[in-house]
Amino acid sequence: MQDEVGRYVITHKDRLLRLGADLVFAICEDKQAEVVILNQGEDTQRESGFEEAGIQHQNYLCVDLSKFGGTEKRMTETRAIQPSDLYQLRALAEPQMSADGRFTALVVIAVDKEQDGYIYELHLMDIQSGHVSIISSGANKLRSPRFSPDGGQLAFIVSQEEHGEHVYVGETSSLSALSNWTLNEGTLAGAKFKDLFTKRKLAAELSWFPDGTSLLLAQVSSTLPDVKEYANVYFKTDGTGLLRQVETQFWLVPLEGEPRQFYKQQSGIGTMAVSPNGSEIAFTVQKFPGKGSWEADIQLVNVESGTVRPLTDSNGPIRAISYAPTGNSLVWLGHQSAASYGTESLWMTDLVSGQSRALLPQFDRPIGVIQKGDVSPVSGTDRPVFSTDGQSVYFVAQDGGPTHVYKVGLDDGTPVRLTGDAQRCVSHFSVSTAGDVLFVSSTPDKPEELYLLRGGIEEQLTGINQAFCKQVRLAQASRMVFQGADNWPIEGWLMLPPANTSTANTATAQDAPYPLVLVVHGGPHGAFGCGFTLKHQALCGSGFAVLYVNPRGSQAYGTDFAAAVIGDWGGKDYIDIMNAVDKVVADGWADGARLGVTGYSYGGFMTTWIIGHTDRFQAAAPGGCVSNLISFQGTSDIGKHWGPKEHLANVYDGFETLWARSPIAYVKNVNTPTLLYHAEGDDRCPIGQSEEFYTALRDLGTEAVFVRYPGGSHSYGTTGKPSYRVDTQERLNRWFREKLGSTKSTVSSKKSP
Ligand SMILES: CC(=O)N[C@@H](C)C(=O)N[C@@H](C)C(=O)O
Repeated sequence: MQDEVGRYVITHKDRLLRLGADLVFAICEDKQAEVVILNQGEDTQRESGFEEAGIQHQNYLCVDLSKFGGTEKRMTETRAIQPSDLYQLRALAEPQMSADGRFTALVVIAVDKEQDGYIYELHLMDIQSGHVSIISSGANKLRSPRFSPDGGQLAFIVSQEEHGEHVYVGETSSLSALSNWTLNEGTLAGAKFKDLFTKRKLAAELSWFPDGTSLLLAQVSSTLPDVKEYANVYFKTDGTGLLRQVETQFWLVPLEGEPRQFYKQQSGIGTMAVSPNGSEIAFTVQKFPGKGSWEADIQLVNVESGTVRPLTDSNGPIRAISYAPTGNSLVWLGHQSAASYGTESLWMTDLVSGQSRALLPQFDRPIGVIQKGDVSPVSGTDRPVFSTDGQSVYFVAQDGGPTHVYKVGLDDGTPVRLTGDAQRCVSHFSVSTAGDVLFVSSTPDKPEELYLLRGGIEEQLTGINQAFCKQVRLAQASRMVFQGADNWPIEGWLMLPPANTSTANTATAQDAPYPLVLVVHGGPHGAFGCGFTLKHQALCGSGFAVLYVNPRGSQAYGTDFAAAVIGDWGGKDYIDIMNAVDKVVADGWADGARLGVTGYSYGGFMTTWIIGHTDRFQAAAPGGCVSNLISFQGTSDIGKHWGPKEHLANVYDGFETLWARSPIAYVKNVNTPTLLYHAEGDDRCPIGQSEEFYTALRDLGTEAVFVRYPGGSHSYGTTGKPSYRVDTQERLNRWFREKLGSTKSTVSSKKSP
């Protein structure tokens, strides 16, 4: 065993016992290889479990230990990572722990290349033994696995396109004893589940009532006539399209007996939660539906009578609500700022007075998952969780690059970071009643895995992406802090192509200076962080150094830093970014004659802005760009309420200001070959933004290519068809290779990045 195997799948534990299980387990532990036992019990037909696991589940390397010595060896040679590795990577989501801390449930998402979609698996792991049952798998989207309060049952939602959405419930112990992996499309393990409740469409999540005998579900119905009439300024949302008539019905669904609808309303909801005594539920609603603003409020509805009580009078967004164990208050994520750069924080609302207070008034960092890398097609899990004694709250926050789990006492306001000090991104978390923290985390050079923090000790529970990582060379990110405009300290990261050797994941200094691709994030109030980002890795895999920076405007550095780009898009943010380029060129890592730039959304704005203001880049690739702030205002779903706040100008009052800040105003200056890409269904930065820029470039005789992806939304790059995601990155790699080349150039002196 020379670190060549990431996971052993043992078909029959009893056979292994005969062969010296302790020795094998000790070796596996020493080599950090994971052990999965398929059949815990009797020595049945060897072939059954092995074949199902080995042949059908390509994620795991299966070793038949009964042959002892017949281990398959994985090749030790590594290869460059490439865009199509999206098909190999797995995303992990919604980890949940049973109340007794014995089991974890986890959604594992893989790409289905043939169907050009995603496969969702529900994994149930016995933490002590490491036994994993894959209890559901298929092309149907699976979400919201939730253990009953006593841990005895596991419920979840499966979305089966034409058959609507199903809620299944099964007994945890019998599910965990499953040894057969049922991986046929859409199958559930045996007849172990009850198909409890079905509706065409359900809200995002389910909740258990505290006595464990019933579930809370929200049914969502919507209608969209052929001919639409709107009398509000707000009429579409990116991702869901044109505004519809929506009705929400709340259902109490008992495990035995008839479901009961106890409340309905003529609008959608955000998140919901059941009170600790089960008598009431809290949910969030948009405050001004039709205005397109983000203010939300909390309402409470009595489960018995269906009477509703408004709780808050909020000035900002509210989401991810959680009841205190006493039932006297709720915590939630959101903010109370009218600004377009409002950063979500942690709030608590008293259920009697309706008064809200910030729990972290001094911790000026975004609470929640704002950046999680680019592999997973689903959002992070960041609902705050009360400790069992009700005295503190667990949450995730991004502070600079890293995102960690923290805990704060209700009255001390000082967060304590729980998940170490690594440059990592926690993308999903949950907390057990005993205070164990279960979380999904990735780093720039390690994709998502599941971890458990128990008694202050952190343990990696899965190795789902481990075998993949051993095949490829992964680039490491070197953090740098440099001077931006006004001498502000700005944070960024440089990744260098890993050396072409079978063992090292390190870059070789003698190959510098490298052709460089600068990547600009969206927002502008987004942020780069420490999550695994295939885009960056794939560019490095193609031989480029990759530079990514959090210029002013980014979140995670405080409100003033985020606010500093207001009314100044293309101003000091541009200087911050260009200073980073100057630094890596001056330090000898990047070849100043072979520079490329790409970015998405506001990153696309910055890309088109940069090439209108300098000829230093030999190639550009703006994606989903904003190129004209004037047309953006009336055509983007957020153009009317968000645009004027960002630019301090309106089309009817500040036309010149908007024009002066629009990349299209400088298109005559552009000499850089430009590849534009855009999803046709983008309602955030409509495709007209690329069309305008492309048409002007072609008109002016500048080299330009325009790639259009059918349908989709602004987030097609993470949630869209996998083939479009891979195609985008392959085109970017080809474009930059063609324009920047990938051969070595003359060496200059180097400082450490
Ligand atoms: C607020 C917003 O959606 N702004 C867009 C212009 C943008 O840049 N979006 C970012 C978050 C993205 O990456 O999609």
